[in-house]
Amino acid sequence: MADTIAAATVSLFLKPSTRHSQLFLTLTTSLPVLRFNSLKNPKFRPLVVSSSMSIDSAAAPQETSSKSSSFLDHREGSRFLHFVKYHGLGNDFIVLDNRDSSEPKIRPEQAVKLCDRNFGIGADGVIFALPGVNGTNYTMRIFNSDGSEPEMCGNGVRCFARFIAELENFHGKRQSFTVHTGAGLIVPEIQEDGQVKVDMGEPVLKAANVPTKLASNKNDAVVKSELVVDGVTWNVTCVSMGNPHCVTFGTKGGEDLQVDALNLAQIGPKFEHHDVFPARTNTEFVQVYSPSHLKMRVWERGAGATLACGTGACATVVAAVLEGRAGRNCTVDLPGGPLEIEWREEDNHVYMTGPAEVVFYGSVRL
Ligand SMILES: N[C@@H](CCC[C@H](N)C(=O)O)C(=O)O
Repeated sequence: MADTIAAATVSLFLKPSTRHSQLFLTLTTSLPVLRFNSLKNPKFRPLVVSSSMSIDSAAAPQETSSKSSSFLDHREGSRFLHFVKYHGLGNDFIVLDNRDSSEPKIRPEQAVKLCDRNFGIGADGVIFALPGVNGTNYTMRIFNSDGSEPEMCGNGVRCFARFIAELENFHGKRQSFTVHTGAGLIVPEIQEDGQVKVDMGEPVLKAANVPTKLASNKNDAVVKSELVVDGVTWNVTCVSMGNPHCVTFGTKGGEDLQVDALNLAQIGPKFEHHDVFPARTNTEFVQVYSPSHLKMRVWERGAGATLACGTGACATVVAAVLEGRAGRNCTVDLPGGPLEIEWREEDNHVYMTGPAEVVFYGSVRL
């Protein structure tokens, strides 16, 4: 497989809700204007009704010389990677059907290129739906947009669940299955309204397992501890939801955080790469509206500022409970929209409920 992304010839962009409408897609630069029709069964085989031009030669595979072969034939060649782009509250992913192999179809450096918002498809990460292990139905793996591999992704697992439901024809049915992840067993359940409720398992609070080098101060946990970042002392609580999170409600002795005023791009990387986080960290900056309503902005490890972070929202509620700022059931507002989070006392599991939507179906030549 060549290392470069030769052509991001995204083919057809239909949400299920617009399945029966006609769409017109204009691709800029040298790519043609294509007219597409409805897609009854949008399983990665887009239907091209008419194409006013042929695809430019640089983007087309070798076998395009035959006049009778169509754009679609080229797309179905083995060198094309079919994907579905999903988002969970604007946290967006290229999702790949990898059920035929336990090795990801693409390498981390290819994921970096596909995630590029100017030269690729554009996404916060690439998600692979692989065969299950240890009795689970499926395995989910993910590469961040920088090519690193996190253990877990909350918005991603909701997208994963909708993707599996589409692949396996679960449409309209309430459906739950088991997913093996780097964070252990995760159980998403598709609700009748299309939202996905996920049993995210137990939060990990033991400092060494988050991991953080900050000293524990409440049992084994790091709660409202001081952390100096760029000369400013912040109060932080460290939580792992399989992946590491540093949650802050503000600086020591400072006013309550006004999260909209933060320069995330400036401060975020300083938390992410701080010495006390040997595996780097995701960081959540949180404002408390009420004990059941929080507002959060996130700087993600390996992806930067994103519109939402599911594991981050879970970690935020756990931290808010540990710091005595909120109850166990909260709405967490993120830039991309709200998530409902419950840290259930009975089983110590965190439950996350939120949407996951198809953005478009496409193919790309690797
Ligand atoms: N956006 C995700 C988290 C993705 C992984 C994260 N960047 C990490 O490296 O841990 C979510 O919704 O949880």
